[in-house]
Amino acid sequence: MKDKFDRMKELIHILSEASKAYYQENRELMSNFEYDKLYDELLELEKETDTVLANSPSVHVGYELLTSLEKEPHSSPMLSLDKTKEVGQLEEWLGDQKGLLSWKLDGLTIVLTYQDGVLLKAVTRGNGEVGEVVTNNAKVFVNLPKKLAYKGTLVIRGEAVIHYSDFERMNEEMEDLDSRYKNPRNLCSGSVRQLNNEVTAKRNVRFYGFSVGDVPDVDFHNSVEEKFIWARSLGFDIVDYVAVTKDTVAEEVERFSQAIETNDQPSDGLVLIYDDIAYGRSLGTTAKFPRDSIAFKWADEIAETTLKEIEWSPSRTGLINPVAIFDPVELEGSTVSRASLHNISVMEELELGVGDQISVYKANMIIPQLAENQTRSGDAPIPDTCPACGGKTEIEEENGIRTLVCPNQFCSAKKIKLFSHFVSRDAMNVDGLSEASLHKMMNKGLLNELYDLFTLKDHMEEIIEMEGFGEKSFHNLVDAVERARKVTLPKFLYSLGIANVGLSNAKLICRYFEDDLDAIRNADADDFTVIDGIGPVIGDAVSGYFRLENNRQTVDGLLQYVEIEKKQPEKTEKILDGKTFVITGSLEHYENRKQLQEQIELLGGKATGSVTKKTDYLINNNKNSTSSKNKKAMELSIPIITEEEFMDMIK
Ligand SMILES: NC(=O)c1ccc[n+]([C@@H]2O[C@H](COP(=O)([O-])OP(=O)(O)OC[C@H]3O[C@@H](n4cnc5c(N)ncnc54)[C@H](O)[C@@H]3O)[C@@H](O)[C@H]2O)c1
Ligand SMILES: [Zn+2]
Repeated sequence: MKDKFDRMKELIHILSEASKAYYQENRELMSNFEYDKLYDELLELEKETDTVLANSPSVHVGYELLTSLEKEPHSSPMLSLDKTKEVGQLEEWLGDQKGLLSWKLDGLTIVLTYQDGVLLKAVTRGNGEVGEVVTNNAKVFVNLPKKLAYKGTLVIRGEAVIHYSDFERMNEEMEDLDSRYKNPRNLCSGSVRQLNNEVTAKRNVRFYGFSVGDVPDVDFHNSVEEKFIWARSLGFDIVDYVAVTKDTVAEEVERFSQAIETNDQPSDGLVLIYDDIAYGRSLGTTAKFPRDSIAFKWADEIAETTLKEIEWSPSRTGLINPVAIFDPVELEGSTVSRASLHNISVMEELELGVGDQISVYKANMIIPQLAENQTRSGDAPIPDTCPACGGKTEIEEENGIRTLVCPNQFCSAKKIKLFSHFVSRDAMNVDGLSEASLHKMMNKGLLNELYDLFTLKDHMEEIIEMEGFGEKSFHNLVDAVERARKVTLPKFLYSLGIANVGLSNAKLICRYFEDDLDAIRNADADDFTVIDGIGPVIGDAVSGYFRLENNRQTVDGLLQYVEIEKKQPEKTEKILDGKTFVITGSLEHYENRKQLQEQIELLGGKATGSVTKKTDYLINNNKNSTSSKNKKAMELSIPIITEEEFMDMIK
């Protein structure tokens, strides 16, 4: 018994340290997989000993409240959810009840209270009993109704999330690399749980309701679904759900699993709730869980394998990240042989060594990750020279996280990455130049300066000799380069690869300077900071870039070949008049759905949220996805088009 208690205490300590880092500091000391495993071990011990020790996470939810935000107790506790990984259990749990199956969104849980049709307050889940007041921040969530037709008191619980597409864009533009967020949940939490709502406003936070409180003057006929429909009619976005019975739940779970890849909303499983409100309530709650709903977690398919090596992967920014390379294994239907280890700290935490027996899984069925290291030999060396340029590496430490960097300004990895950034789609957009081809061309001395790209056409002999290149691909490449010579100024500025200057920032800068490149080149750092959305770090980066003679020469060299397109007067011909579009899945050319929607509206069309008979086109880059929208479109014979097809349509 004593040993068991010791272990329980130890587990409680480890788990609460992990929770503190996870919820308070947006850091992960361990993978969710490891966390859940230790948690299950604790539950098992609590069962065996019939004892629950103080501070056990099995009876507490959430996090301690350490922020300086105002606190407020919840009128009824905000609970966690019981979990299963087996569809069979969902069927059993449903019995003869009707259920609603939805995404389990992975963001920050919030309770909103509306009164007299306006938002009165917004409070986070916090530790379940007491939450943080974030009303001002919630007011700038992008999709919350500003005024409700319903004037009574309405309490609605839901999840605040940041979509993947927004997350990726914002992370890319994050001023310094260390402040980048690991996932949309971290970014969302950081964006909402802080004092300045100007920050929140820039982060495109969305709210999806999943629980609508009772209101005295509306009869919902005892149905959760009716509440959802009513809340939607008031202007709220409700989490995507589908009605199920025990006979259909398995196929719907399968359908959700197929849709994960194209779902822009971050999720970490599904939630099933009884539609029958009175029945659900009659079941009551445990200390930690309500009994009217249950979470479904994707059973992580785990595979055992052997670590073959740790590859150190340099980047344009100088960071050199460790990647685990292992004997190939099958996971969730594809072969996996590598997983990012993110930084030195993660690698050290796992005590990795070549030849170790490791287990790997796909986090939320998407991203390969190391779950465990059984051997823990811990002898994987950290290279003291850069794998690309051979220069000496340095270890940097910030917030307890150690990263490896190559400080060499002329590192060849930086050069390859610089070229590959230069030719990438949002920059000069030259098709057909992989990093491998760039590497070969660099080795042949064909590419030294960015503008050498435009002289490749004079090197036909050398290029068609290269492995993987023939005459045809050479001509394709020359055509692609030729096409790329016409470019807008923001894309050109972005293509230079100036630290922290993403495409959106480049656009802001160009708009402010009215597309005058000379003015941008000669501006001081301070001249940039007056631009809304541009901070001193970017100001320094841009002015610093143009101060260097080397860079000035590069730009002059480029301008011999590149023709900066003057902005076309906006095309306002209403060529999409009367056409209705639905947009789904992640976007590649438009920064987010809103931008694509604006384009559609500018041309006289309309973008709506769901596919109906009135829809003319569904825009989805993944035509073969089995998402509900795709299925619906197919049923109604509505054409599904990609972004590129859409762009052709409006050319
Ligand atoms: N890696 C780490 O160090 C670490 C540390 C702590 C916790 N964790 C992770 O967090 C998990 C526990 O987290 P938790 O208790 O915050 O949440 P949970 O996983 O138990 O989820 C329950 C919550 O999901 C939310 N939710 C989202 N969509 C919903 C929907 N459609 N319907 C109803 N509710 C919905 C609700 O707020 C609910 O409270 C652990 O299993 C672990 O994976 C990891
Ligand atoms: Zn280097």
